[in-house]
Amino acid sequence: MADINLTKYGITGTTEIVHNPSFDDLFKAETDPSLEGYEKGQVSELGAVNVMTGIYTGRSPKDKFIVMDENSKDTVWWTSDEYKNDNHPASKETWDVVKKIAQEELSNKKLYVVDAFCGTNADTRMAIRFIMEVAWQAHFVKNMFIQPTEEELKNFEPDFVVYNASKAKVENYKELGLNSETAVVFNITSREQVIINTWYGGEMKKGMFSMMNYYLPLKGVASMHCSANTDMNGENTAIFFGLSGTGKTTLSTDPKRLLIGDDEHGWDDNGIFNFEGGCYAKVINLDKESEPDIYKAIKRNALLENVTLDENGKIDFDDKSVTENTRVSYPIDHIDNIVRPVSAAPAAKEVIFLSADAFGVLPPVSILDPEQTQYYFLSGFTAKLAGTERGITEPTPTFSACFGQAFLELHPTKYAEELVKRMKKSGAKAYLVNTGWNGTGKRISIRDTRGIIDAILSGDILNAPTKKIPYFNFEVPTELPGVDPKILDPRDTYANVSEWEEKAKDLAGRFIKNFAKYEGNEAGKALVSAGPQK
Ligand SMILES: Nc1ncnc2c1ncn2[C@@H]1O[C@H](COP(=O)(O)OP(=O)(O)O)[C@@H](O)[C@H]1O
Ligand SMILES: C=C(OP(=O)(O)O)C(=O)O
Ligand SMILES: [Mn+2]
Repeated sequence: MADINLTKYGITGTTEIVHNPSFDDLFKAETDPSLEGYEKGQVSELGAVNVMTGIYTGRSPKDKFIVMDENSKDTVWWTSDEYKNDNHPASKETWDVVKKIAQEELSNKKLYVVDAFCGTNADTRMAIRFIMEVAWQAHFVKNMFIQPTEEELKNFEPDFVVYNASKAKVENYKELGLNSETAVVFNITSREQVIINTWYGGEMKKGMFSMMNYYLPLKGVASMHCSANTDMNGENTAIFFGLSGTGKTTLSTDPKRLLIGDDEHGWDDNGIFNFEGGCYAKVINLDKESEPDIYKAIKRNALLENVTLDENGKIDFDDKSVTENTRVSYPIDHIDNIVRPVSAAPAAKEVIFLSADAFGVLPPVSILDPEQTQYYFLSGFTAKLAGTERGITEPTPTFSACFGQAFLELHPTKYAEELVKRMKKSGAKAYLVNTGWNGTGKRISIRDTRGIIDAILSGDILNAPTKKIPYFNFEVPTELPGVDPKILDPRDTYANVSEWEEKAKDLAGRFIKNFAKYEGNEAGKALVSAGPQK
């Protein structure tokens, strides 16, 4: 491998560079008995190493900043009083300071450098160089991003650089206009990200997703927070949008289908393509029977995060004492049924919006018309589940535009436009699937949800008898093969229909209130009638 010189990144005195290490090198490095603190990994009974990430066991959206400069000023969807989001502006001066903190942290050390791609296709992918001092962080990005071939590594020219200085802190954050000692800062112009004082692996993967969400729609390519799979012939592609914990990974990992990817995809003229080379599954309460493929993927080279192990490496997947956001990352080829050689397939025919409704109002599946599709995509109603974001400790209802507001760098309507354009062209149909709660007070079972997904993908749902649900005007099937018919109308899951009515009216009101922010133009106003009516 060509030698690299890190002085051009302002990193000096480097004692050793471990450049693009193998999985075996990483295994040795992260289990080195001399390691201390959060650098230290422990081998589990399944062969995968587990690491702990310290205080930050989820993303920290309040600490996310983007440099506001000539280039980003008028393109980025900045947070505002009218519409708060996670794109907080940082000045160029602040950028210089945080970058210097990272450079100093990373100087005079042994470092890991991993070169990888984000995006399957040569015309839209980003070549990223990750620089870090912690071995397991190198392992994480090797799992999650697309590994270049030997040939591609020889000529690798990064177009984005990530400085992970998780051990550093921003002491003078107040005077810099930052939120805390922790900072995740992007510079869209110089194409760099700096990470300070958080060890959560997800900041690196979701950070690069945010950047794809900036660059791709500007090139006319849809950039989507969704999982994707296709049938065994690679013809009938489906995408599953959803905020964290709503089931993208669980439901796209389907032994009857080929997995394209579990979280981040683009949609261009050739179809659906993955941004990533691996998956990042939640493992809280992981059950071998309902999620067999994910369970099987947890083996050597997979990396567990914040999972409880005893001294012999025995895993307790039910333990939430560290966080509910326990995770495993693994290279996509840990799943048997995947699209090969690259994670791509033709345009989607089914578009599924996964919403984990904590109120228990939404039907487990609704067939959406084109206007409802746009309305519910922009609304992005779901619950934030415990753990993925700092400060969220129980399911919290939220409207997360495009089912991924935390990662949108442009205005939500831009993503809706791109999606609608692509769906029209492929003739795709959309469905809203509630993977959350109903009147029983329990979460809808994975078994029932899988039955619903099967009926969508086989087309059976379009032949099922249907009825309309009041307030929302949702068309829902009254029977589907393999699904408990008593759950299909959410009203039947309540002891008393009036309980549902009351909650439904309340939720309809929340939708109406939330949508007001899109009513500033004709296109937005025209969608209001597709939404709930009180
Ligand atoms: N009906 C359901 N559908 C999907 N997942 C469910 C359901 N009920 C419970 N779960 C659990 O919810 C979590 C979904 O997480 P995951 O698939 O990783 O979501 P995402 O990929 O969207 O972040 C898993 O822990 C899964 O076991
Ligand atoms: C990794 C994350 O989400 P997801 O569960 O959607 O993969 C995240 O939001 O940090
Ligand atoms: Mn996921």
